[in-house]
This record gives sequence, structure tokens and C-alpha cells, in this order.
Amino acid sequence: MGRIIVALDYESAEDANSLLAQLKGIPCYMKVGMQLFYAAGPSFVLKLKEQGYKVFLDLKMHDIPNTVKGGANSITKLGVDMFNVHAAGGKKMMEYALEGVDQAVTSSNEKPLVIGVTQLTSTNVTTLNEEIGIAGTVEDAVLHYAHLAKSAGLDGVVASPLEVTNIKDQIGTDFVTVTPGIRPQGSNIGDQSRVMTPKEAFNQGTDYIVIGRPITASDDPRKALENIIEELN
Ligand SMILES: O=c1ccn([C@@H]2O[C@H](COP(=O)(O)O)[C@@H](O)[C@H]2O)c(=O)[nH]1
Repeated sequence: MGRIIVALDYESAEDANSLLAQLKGIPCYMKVGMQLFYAAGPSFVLKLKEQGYKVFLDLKMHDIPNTVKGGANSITKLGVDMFNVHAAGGKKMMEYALEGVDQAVTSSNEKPLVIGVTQLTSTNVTTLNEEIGIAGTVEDAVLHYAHLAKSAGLDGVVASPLEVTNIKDQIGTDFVTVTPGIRPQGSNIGDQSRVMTPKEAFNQGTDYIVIGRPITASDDPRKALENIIEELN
């Protein structure tokens, strides 16, 4: 099941390597987010690639277009398979990200999937309306950003599984959806708001699910991942 992305949300390379050892041989993507990247840096990403992992670099870039272009250029040179930018940065920012990618693509650096973050899966309608200042439903806000990401030329979006059917219906099945907010039955929701089980998420038609704590905080991470895969089969 190469469509499961495990979130390596750890404070050190040692901790992340310990999980990698426990999950050895199970085909899945590895996601490096800001906690691990800021601690272990690009060299950790390069080592993951050397070991043959598919890598999603989840740094959610959001800055002026020129800065994002430079960031996207540097990320592409790391050889990652997927990275993301906030769609809230606007169409021009996303277009510049793609320019940064194009300028870094060589025969040894393949083009990564570039994915736009719509609304974080921790965001509920109250946060959206009263704190972020966007009126209406979360679903509409997600769809708005998904259309914007598509118009900028991005490959897909990060959204919750709840929005996948509408995204695929409106934008097309080949527009990639990457969905965190995954909680196997009975697991702690924590700070997430818009959640589904792994099976429900794939039933909605998502391309990739992202799972962190239900695996990493488990007493037996390998068993936790194997249980998820078994449920999906
Ligand atoms: O909208 C988003 C975007 C990214 N994430 C990231 O996914 C994982 C989820 O971890 P869990 O422990 O399974 O909650 C985490 O790394 C987030 O930074 C997200 O949750 N929602």
C-alpha cells in the first residue's frame, strides 16, 4: 500500500530512524514535517532518499512569490517526491513555486508533485469564520482554494477526506488529494477536527492518506500500521 504516508513528527533523526527500523519493509511514503526538518535538516531528507523511500516534504511554504520560488527550487534539488505550499499565498505564489521547480529539474532530479494546502484539517467552521475571517462553510473554503491551486497549475491539494468527493467531482479525478485527519476507529482525535478512518478516506476516492500519531504514539507502531493495512485489504 504505497498510498499511506507516515508522518515522521519527531524531534530528532535518531527518533525518526527508530520508527523507520520498526516499519522496515512496509511500503509507504515518509513525511518529513517542520519539527523533524528544523531539527535534522536537508541531510535527513537526502538519507531517506538514499534508502529508497518516497518522501513528502511537508513544509507548507507561505511567503512572497520570489521567496517561495527559491524554496521550491532548493526542495526540488533534494529529490523529494512531493512537497506543499499554502494555497492561501495566492495564485502568483503557487505559479512561482512551479517555476522554482522547473528550474531545478534535471535528469537526476525528477519533478516532484506540488500540492496546495487548502484548510488545515485541524480547522473547524468556528475557527474558519471567527479567527481566520473566512465566511461560509469549510467545504466551500477548501473548494475555493482547490480551484485556485488547479488554476495555478499545481498537481493537487491537501484537504480532509470529507472534501475529497467534491474536489474530485469539480476538478477531476487526476487532481491529487492528500488527506491527513486520519483516525482509525477508536483512536484519539487530538487536535484534528475533520477526520475519517483510513478505509472511509479511501472510499471517498482519496489518493494518499497521512497518518502520524495513530502509528507513532502507539506502543507497537508496526502492528498499528499493519492493522490499518489489513483493514484496507
Ligand atoms: O491540513 C493538514 C496538513 C498537514 N497535516 C500534517 O499531517 C500530520 C497528521 O498527523 P496526525 O498525528 O495523524 O494528526 C501532521 O504531520 C500534520 O502536520 C495535517 O494534520 N493537516
